[in-house]
Amino acid sequence: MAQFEKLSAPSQGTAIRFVNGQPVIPNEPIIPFIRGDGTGVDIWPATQRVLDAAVTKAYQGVRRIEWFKVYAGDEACDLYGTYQYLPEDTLEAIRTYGVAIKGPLTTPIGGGIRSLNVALRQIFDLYSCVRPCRYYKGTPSPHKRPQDLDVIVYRENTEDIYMGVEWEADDPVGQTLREHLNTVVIPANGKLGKRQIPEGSGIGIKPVSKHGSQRHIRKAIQHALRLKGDKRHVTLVHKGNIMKFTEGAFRDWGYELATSEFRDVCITERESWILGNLENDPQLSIQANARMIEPGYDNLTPERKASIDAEVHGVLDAIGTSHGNGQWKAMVLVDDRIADSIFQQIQTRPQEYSILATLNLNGDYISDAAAAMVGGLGMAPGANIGENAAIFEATHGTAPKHAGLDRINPGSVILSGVMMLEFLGWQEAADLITKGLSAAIANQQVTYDLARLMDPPVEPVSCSGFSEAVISHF
Ligand SMILES: NC(=O)C1=CN([C@@H]2O[C@H](COP(=O)(O)OP(=O)(O)OC[C@H]3O[C@@H](n4cnc5c(N)ncnc54)[C@H](OP(=O)(O)O)[C@@H]3O)[C@@H](O)[C@H]2O)C=CC1
Ligand SMILES: O=C(O)CCC(=O)C(=O)O
Ligand SMILES: [Mg+2]
Repeated sequence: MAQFEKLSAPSQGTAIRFVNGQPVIPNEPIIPFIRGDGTGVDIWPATQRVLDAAVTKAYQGVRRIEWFKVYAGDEACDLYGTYQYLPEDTLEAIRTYGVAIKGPLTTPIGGGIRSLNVALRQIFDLYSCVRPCRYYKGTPSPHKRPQDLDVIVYRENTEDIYMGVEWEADDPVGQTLREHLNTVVIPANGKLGKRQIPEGSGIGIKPVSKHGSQRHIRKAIQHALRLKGDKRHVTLVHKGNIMKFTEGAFRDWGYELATSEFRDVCITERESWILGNLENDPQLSIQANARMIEPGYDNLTPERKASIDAEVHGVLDAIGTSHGNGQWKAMVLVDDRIADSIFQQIQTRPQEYSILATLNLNGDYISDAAAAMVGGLGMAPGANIGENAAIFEATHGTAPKHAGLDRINPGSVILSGVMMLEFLGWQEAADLITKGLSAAIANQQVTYDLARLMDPPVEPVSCSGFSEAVISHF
């Protein structure tokens, strides 16, 4: 039986294989691409032109991408029939070729199909969504010092409320579930008092697993280990004060991982305070150190004081020799911040942050917010990475009002292509594009979104014009 129902794979090129989570890259990899809905019609051709030009210039024909057009969203329904938004051919192509790139896909609000973007992440278990937000000189920004922001949002990509386990308010199964919760589960808890889920409530489930959290945070720490200086820093972002057993557990599992599997190369924020205090004053007593790391120490109960003292003692015992005397300063710092607070912290103290490891929903919000600080959604690339596949895509959506007008900024998908080239190890081609894109922006050859923010505003270039400008600066 033929492998594909309606597609023909390129006759040349080879599949990328994954061995122990690492891609093995041939010189002519076959890479499936999804054009995308809405502005995908503008962005994708502009991106493909830039990627091909960079690879040709960098490798003079020795390396080449064999593109394989596959279908999802509206385009798929046109070819495969009504409601065939994500055909098996597309899944089979990504399964076979391992690395893919895509434009945005539409998701209706409320009813209708569930997100195809999220479905792809779940089907291929692409558990980490990596979204770097950095500043390109000359980009207009609402922020006074956008150059201070250089963060990578590491968003857990398969769990949380994005699993889609939810029921409409009038769904009979949802109503039965609500009744069961109200009459059996909530009363059995003991701590929930007379709380009841109101009639007419929709219900959504937020699963967050230890395995899912730790495999994702592991990737974030491994990434931090590849960075230098202050950027060796992972912040666990959570709303654990409110959602204790999901968001709070994410934080706890993150610290557990950092202080077990990565013990030799990680230091937590509290540990760094304890060791730093002692380095500043080698005569410091355990209790004086405890007082310095715990605000309000003197007002604590004796039991609580004893537990903070024990924490200081434990840290000095366990890692005083291996991490003390300033050795911890070269290690990956792991701290945590409550999600609402991190939204203001990345604006007020952006230089203090590097990798933000988040759950799915928080990462979705933070990646758009951080992108806004460095020029907006036109400058926001991303990658969805798992053990056996990777799909590269921008942070933004289909921006339907701009579709087909050749005006939207293709920067985010172009930069997602840069991430893909880096993933392939094709750094020379990636660097050419970064150089070309930086020069185009510095030269004020920008699309409408950036042009209107410049002071004074400049005449915008088109979407295709921007890609030509990028190539002209290689
Ligand atoms: N991964 C994916 O495929 C994603 C898909 N979506 C889907 O996309 C659809 C539209 O979502 P919506 O909420 O409008 O969000 P979008 O991200 O599509 O667009 C919102 C606004 O952001 C700006 N913007 C987006 N992309 C760019 C770009 N490339 N260059 C410059 N500006 C840009 C535009 O602002 P302005 O008009 O002010 O210039 C645009 O109107 C929905 O169906 C949603 O579910 C959403 C996010 C991700
Ligand atoms: O899939 C969608 O429609 C939205 C997804 C999204 O906002 C994101 O991945 O950032
Ligand atoms: Mg989003």
